[in-house]
Amino acid sequence: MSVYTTVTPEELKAWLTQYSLGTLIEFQGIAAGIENTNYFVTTSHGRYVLTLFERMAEASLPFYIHLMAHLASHGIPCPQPIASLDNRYLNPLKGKPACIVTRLDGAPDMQPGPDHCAQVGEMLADLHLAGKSYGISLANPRGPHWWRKTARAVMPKLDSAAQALLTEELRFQALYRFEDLPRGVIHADLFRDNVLFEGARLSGVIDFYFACNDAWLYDLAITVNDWCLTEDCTVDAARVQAMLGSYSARRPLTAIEKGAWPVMLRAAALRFWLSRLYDLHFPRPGEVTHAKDPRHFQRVLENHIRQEAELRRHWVV
Ligand SMILES: Nc1ncnc2c1ncn2[C@@H]1O[C@H](COP(=O)(O)OP(=O)(O)OP(=O)(O)O)[C@@H](O)[C@H]1O
Ligand SMILES: N[C@@H](CCO)C(=O)O
Repeated sequence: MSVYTTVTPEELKAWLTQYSLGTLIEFQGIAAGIENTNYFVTTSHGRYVLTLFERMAEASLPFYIHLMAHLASHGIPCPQPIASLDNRYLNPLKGKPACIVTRLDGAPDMQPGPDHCAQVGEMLADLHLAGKSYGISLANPRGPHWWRKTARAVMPKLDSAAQALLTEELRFQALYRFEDLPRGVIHADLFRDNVLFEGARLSGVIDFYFACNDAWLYDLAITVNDWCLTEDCTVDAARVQAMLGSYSARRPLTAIEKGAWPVMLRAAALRFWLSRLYDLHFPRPGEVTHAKDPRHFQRVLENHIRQEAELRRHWVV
């Protein structure tokens, strides 16, 4: 249960007087999520999500919140932050920075088919294109420097096969320069639990708290690595082709991007293998959710290395 900070009805009512959101009808803590305290809030004006930021760097919060406002204004189905009467998105609650955003309808679909993947690909390309006019930037805090630092921390915890794989993958990735690829704002965590569907129709994209500036192709690789995998952690041709096809219909990929695709899928698998290893071996005090299994992304990486030729063949678009 990820309600680290309890808010009483009186505290919330008092906080809401800073907004023109009507009167509080009900609110309820949200169990999912590990980073922040989230509440569903219903007022006489509508349905919202209240977030109290527990441990994220305060300096990066404006990047995420203004990004959601920017993308929502461009028609991306993401939460719209609500400004207070004095025109601020962040207002402290219980001593924590807090914001309130629109609540989106729908629920994640954890068994997506090619049609879901096609909608996600199109939305991701639209997100990348809309981000071009966003005026703020944030370097990726989970980039190659972080990979190396995290690898040093987790290395002693690994068996010799995993150590060899990690060492070799870091060496391999160091041969490539992400800076050569088209870049801009990326979501950076577009897993299935961060996209909502109403029936078969994509209705929302949430959780922008890993968003940053990086290679667009890297974002696509992160997304494919979650949406388009079979039970045995290999890439499913029908789903990946649906996603790549709809993405590149909106933003055609360059020859350099197509050439970099297998490297990028490996980089995306490495990033989440490392974060899951770190969360498993170095849990943060007070953390309340179970760490996700790092071996999943180890297998994804091993398969990508073995199947480079197949990964290239998915570019029929
Ligand atoms: N704007 C929204 N509309 C609808 N549901 C939302 C919205 N924001 C958050 N949620 C719900 O709250 C849950 C937790 O939100 P979120 O994933 O942003 O939290 P977090 O603490 O940042 O979690 P994470 O551990 O995934 O980084 C989501 O799984 C979703 O069910
Ligand atoms: N999507 C991440 C977790 C939090 O962002 C993972 O599955 O490891």
